[in-house]
Amino acid sequence: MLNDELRRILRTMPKAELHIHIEGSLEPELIFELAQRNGVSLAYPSVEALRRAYDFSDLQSFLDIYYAGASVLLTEQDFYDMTAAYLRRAQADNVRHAEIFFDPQTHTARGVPIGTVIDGIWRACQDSPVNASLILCFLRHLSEEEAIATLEEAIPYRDKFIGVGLDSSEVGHPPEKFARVFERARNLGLHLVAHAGEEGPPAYIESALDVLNVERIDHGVRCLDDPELVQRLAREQMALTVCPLSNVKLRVFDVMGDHSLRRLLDAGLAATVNSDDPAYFGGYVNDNYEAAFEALPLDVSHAHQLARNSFAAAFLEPEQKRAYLAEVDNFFRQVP
Ligand SMILES: Nc1ncnc2[nH]cnc12
Ligand SMILES: [Zn+2]
Repeated sequence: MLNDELRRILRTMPKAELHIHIEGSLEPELIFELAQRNGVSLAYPSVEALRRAYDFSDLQSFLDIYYAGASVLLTEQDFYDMTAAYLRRAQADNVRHAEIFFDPQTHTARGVPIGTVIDGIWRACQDSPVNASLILCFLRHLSEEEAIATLEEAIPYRDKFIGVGLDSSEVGHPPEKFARVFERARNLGLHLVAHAGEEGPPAYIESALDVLNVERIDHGVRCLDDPELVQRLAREQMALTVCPLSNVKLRVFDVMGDHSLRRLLDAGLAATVNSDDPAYFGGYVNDNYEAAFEALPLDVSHAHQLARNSFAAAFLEPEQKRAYLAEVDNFFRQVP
């Protein structure tokens, strides 16, 4: 339950964001600006009309409009501007470290070279005071062969991203479909994550762990349907990158009061709070914390735990991680 003091704590505590699709940070105003800059026509007459279309019934209804929005991105400067805008918002929310997903196949399919995508996003990260790393995601509605080709195309830019992920339409595209490309990424020394258990069943979480060897589960909220899996996730301290506003907007939960975040924490799971696609789901990471704490029985001890979890689950060097965790603990020592 959120009072003014807890709201201030949530806003100002240092935090990491580990589940943000950079294309999902593209605000309608920037979509229109880039469409005009690039001579791309849009299916909506105005910013307001586009925003009104952000009324989703499930993941697929969102993805259709999200891919349409990304169609305005053509030049390296476009990718730079989008990323710089996200990082400014993240900084305002006291995000100290961000691990940013990008979907190269959404752009290469339109003839945009993968180097244009990676260089634009990466350059904006270099120019930001927020510490930021990139995770290349494969679109799971496409084939594994296409994912492999994308990874090979990205190899010249290997030093500009730290890992690979798996996103897009989940049901019907189980992790097993991508076993070989994840094995290849592992051999390249890349970190591995995957969306699992957002709309898909707990079995997808298990196969993301056992077949893909992922180090974090993106979403994972449906794990609660399987008590044995919950015990395993707790035992292994497998991080879940939970996105509360996304889950309500995409009707994984009817209302925020039904969200499982408190139950995940009570079960000892390493849950974190993230924004997913902030331009589409009604808010950036602090809005996610505030909405969850408003609707659920969460207090300052949960805020401390979630801030710790965000850095503990990050792909940081041990020394850097210890420094961020010390910063979090120091922040909470000063809380009355
Ligand atoms: N929440 C989400 N689930 C799957 N794919 C996505 N791509 C962008 N946001 C996503
Ligand atoms: Zn996501």
